[in-house]
Parts: sequence; C-alpha cells; structure tokens
Amino acid sequence: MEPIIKIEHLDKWFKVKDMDVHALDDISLDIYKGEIYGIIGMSGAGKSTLVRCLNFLERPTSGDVIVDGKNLAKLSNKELRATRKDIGMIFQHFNLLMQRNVLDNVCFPMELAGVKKKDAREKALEYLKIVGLEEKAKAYPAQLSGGQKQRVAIARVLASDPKILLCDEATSALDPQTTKSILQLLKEINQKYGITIVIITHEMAVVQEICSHVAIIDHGKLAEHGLVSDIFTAPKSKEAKKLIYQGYEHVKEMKGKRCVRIVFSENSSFEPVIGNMVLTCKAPVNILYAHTTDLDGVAKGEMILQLPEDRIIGDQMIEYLKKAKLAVEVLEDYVG
Ligand SMILES: Nc1ncnc2c1ncn2[C@@H]1O[C@H](COP(=O)(O)OP(=O)(O)OP(=O)(O)O)[C@@H](O)[C@H]1O
Repeated sequence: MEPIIKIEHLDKWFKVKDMDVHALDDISLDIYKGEIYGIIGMSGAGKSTLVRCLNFLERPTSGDVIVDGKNLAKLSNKELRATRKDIGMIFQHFNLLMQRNVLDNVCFPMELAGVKKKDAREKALEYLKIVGLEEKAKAYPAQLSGGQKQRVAIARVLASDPKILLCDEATSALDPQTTKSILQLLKEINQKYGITIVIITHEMAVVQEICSHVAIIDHGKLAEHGLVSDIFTAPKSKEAKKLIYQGYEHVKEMKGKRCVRIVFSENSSFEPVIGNMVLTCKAPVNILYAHTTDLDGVAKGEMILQLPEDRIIGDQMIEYLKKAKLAVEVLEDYVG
C-alpha cells in the first residue's frame, strides 16, 4: 500500500534579514490512509512549517511531498488547487467568519465550490448535527465557546469532503475537558469517514489521547517516529524522553534521586513483580508516580520508582525488572 502522504528529504530554509534559518532539515515520513498521525515538538521546532508544506501553503526549498500519488511540486497551479480540496485544515484560532452565522460559515466552502444554496444548507445542517451543534445554526461565532467554535470549523471542513485533515494546534486554545471532547470528535470522524488526520501539537497528552503514530521534530530534524505505544513504552531519542517526562508532576521529587520508569500492559501482573523484587533485593522502593493511559486502545501502565541509595542494590533491581520483561528506563539523565 502506498502512503497517502509521502514526505521525502524535505528541507525548508527561511531568509530573515541576512540570516538563514533552517526550519526543516531532511525530513522523510510516510503517513498511511486512516492513520491519526501526531507531529510533536517544542516551540520553534518546525511543526507549523512542516504542516504548511503538506499542502504547499509553504513551498519546500527542496525535497518532495507526494499526496495520494501526486507530487505537489510537479502540479500546475490548477492541479494544485484541485489537490488542496482533498486536504482540509483546522487552526488554533478557528478562523471563522465573524459576520456570518454558524450555518453560513459551514456553507461557505460549498458556495465557493458552486454547490446549490439549498443543497449546501442541507449538507451543512447534516454536518452540524455530526458535530453536535444543530441548535446553534443561527448563532454567530461571538456567541459560542471555544470548543463550539472549533466544532463549527470541523463541520465546515467536513463539508468539503477532505481525504486528509490537518490540525494545527487545534486544541491549544481550549481547556483540558473541551480538548478531550474535540479530540474524541476527531477520532469519530477518522473512524466514520476514514479521513487521515495529521495533528500538530506541543502536548504529549494530545498525542496519547488519539494518535496511532507520532513524529517528534526537534530543531527542524526528525528525532524519532513510529507507533505511539512503542515510543511511549521505550522512547529512544532524548527528545522523545523529554516530551514523555515533561508531564510528570513529581519531577521535583525525582531531582537528585535515582529513579526508574517502568511501563507494562495493564493486564500484566506487575504488582507481584515489584513485591518480589523488594523481597529478593531486601530493600524498599518508593513509588513516586503511577498512572494508566489508554494508547490507541492499548492500556499501558507506567510507574516511577525511586531506587535505594545503595547503587549495587539499585543495579540489582534494574536487572530484576528487565528480567521480568518490563520496559525499564533510568531517569536520572532526563529529569529536571
Ligand atoms: N515565514 C517565516 N519567515 C522566517 N522564519 C520563519 C518563518 N516561519 C517560520 N520561521 C522560522 O522557522 C522555525 C520553525 O518555525 P515553526 O513555526 O514551523 O515552528 P513550530 O514548531 O510550529 O513552533 P510553534 O509551536 O512556536 O508554532 C523558527 O525558527 C521560525 O522562526
């Protein structure tokens, strides 16, 4: 199967006064139909530039973007416009037309495409129903909450029947509860219509909530990519580790101490493992953090243990946990 988005050796340079900024540095990535692909990185990493290169809002300096078999660099302007119709986009600040009501906002792209007014309204109401906002059809954007505005933007993008939906920090202006409901809606859309979704975010929680795959971008380079559950269980790059650990509330407690992070499938019997480890090594451990996360339908448990000060006993414990086939990561290098 061919990927629906193929990014090959993508490079983007910006010239700012007499300085050259290397915003994207040799990025190659395959995204397949039906995936929810997260692109995550710190501020300035190059995420927005990358997503804007996917529909040629930004032209890459070199490299190729192939969407549904079409190399965007080789298309005429007309062909590019036609291909862009397959790629919808939603934004952090929703980009609604403030002087139009909700229904007219959703109708707008259909009007531009020449759909008859009556048909457009019917379709728009259908999409408003899907996003749960039928009763707000006559309201104006100023009368809506942030979450409702993003729902309108989602209904509007669905009205163009996209194959791909790009979400640029689409939940960054929303509170955690509203974020969850918008992510749930995106997941439903992905499952119901088979739309491939690319999500740009700086929050690992967003990736963990709905993405099947993730690419970690750091200083314009691809640091690591793959299945979210694999990277969560055993992050390899320093950037992936940083992103996964940045959410821990107990980071302060871990500072200066020797801690390990273990990850296990929820149904595996980890409790006897910890208990037996303590009995075998004859030293107690401190549980600093324990949490279960649902990653794309796979329940994963994670725990952060503070090891005894005695290094030899600590080493024995690490060995014990590894022998028990748990994913074990020593945290001392990355905390703080
Ligand atoms: N139009 C532009 N002109 C000049 N430099 C730019 C332009 N757009 C982006 N850059 C630079 O490219 C780099 C990557 O920026 P980009 O906006 O893609 O990062 P980001 O990961 O999306 O960051 P954020 O999360 O803060 O939006 C930054 O150094 C930025 O200053």
